[in-house]
Amino acid sequence: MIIIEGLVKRFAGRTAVAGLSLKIAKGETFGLLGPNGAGKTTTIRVLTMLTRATAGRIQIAGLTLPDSERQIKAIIGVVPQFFNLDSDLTAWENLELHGRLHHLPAPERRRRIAELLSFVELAERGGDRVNTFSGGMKRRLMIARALLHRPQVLFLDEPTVGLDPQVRRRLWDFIRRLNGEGLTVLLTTHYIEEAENLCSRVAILDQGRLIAMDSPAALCQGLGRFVVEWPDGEATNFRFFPERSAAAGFAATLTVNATIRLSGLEDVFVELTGRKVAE
Ligand SMILES: Nc1ncnc2c1ncn2[C@@H]1O[C@H](COP(=O)(O)OP(=O)(O)OP(=O)(O)O)[C@@H](O)[C@H]1O
Repeated sequence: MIIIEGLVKRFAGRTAVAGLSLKIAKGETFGLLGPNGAGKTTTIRVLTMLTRATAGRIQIAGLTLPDSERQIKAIIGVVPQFFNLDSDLTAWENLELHGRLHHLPAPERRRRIAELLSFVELAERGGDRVNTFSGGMKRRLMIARALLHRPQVLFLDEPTVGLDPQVRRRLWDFIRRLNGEGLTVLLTTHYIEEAENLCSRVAILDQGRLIAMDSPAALCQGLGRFVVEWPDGEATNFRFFPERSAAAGFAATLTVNATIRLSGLEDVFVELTGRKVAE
């Protein structure tokens, strides 16, 4: 559904994306994961035509950028990182505006708005101004807006940034439901838990480069599913093991208290870069 080959994006001497290649299949929920400045937002901005690539080839649903910009715009939905709703308008009016921009005929527009407000559990708030909404409600409305014209691909840039954990989980449920209906989803996140919960595959980016790509489980498996952690002065030492019994055997040989836990994407990132995905 999405093919990226050799994508490069430079800003006045700074390389934000340094030759990224990846393929995303129809129906996948794919995550771009990495710390601040890794190039995630820039990649999404190029794919959603908010900025032009310096080099590289991009195809979405068989259409090529930049030749088929208009056709691609018609089949993608975009939820940007920052709120860009019209706060003085009601939820319904915001969706109405978007429906008109996409030339949805009035009866279908109305039907679709009602359907989507109900999908994101805002049916009762359709007539309220957006400036009375919480962060989570605004984000849900932005998702509804992105879906109005029935896109084939949904781009979500940091969909839950700044939201509290409970609201985040609720949004994850929505995203999972969409994916269950066959939508292809590309999201960026620097929340490891988000990637582990939602994504069939992730690409880990660091300084504009792809440093690993696979399913979260396979990436963790590659390291060893179990981690033994033990204190070492100021620092924490750790070692990976494929089996719990081997991890327990090793922990028993240590003279200090050790913990055994499952490995996660954070461990993959630390192993590959020597750094953490800072929050
Ligand atoms: N418009 C711009 N002009 C100049 N430099 C930019 C611009 N946009 C991004 N960059 C730079 O490109 C690099 C990648 O930024 P990008 O926003 O894509 O990272 P990110 O992984 O999405 O991080 P974040 O989670 O902080 O948005 C950074 O070094 C950033 O400073």
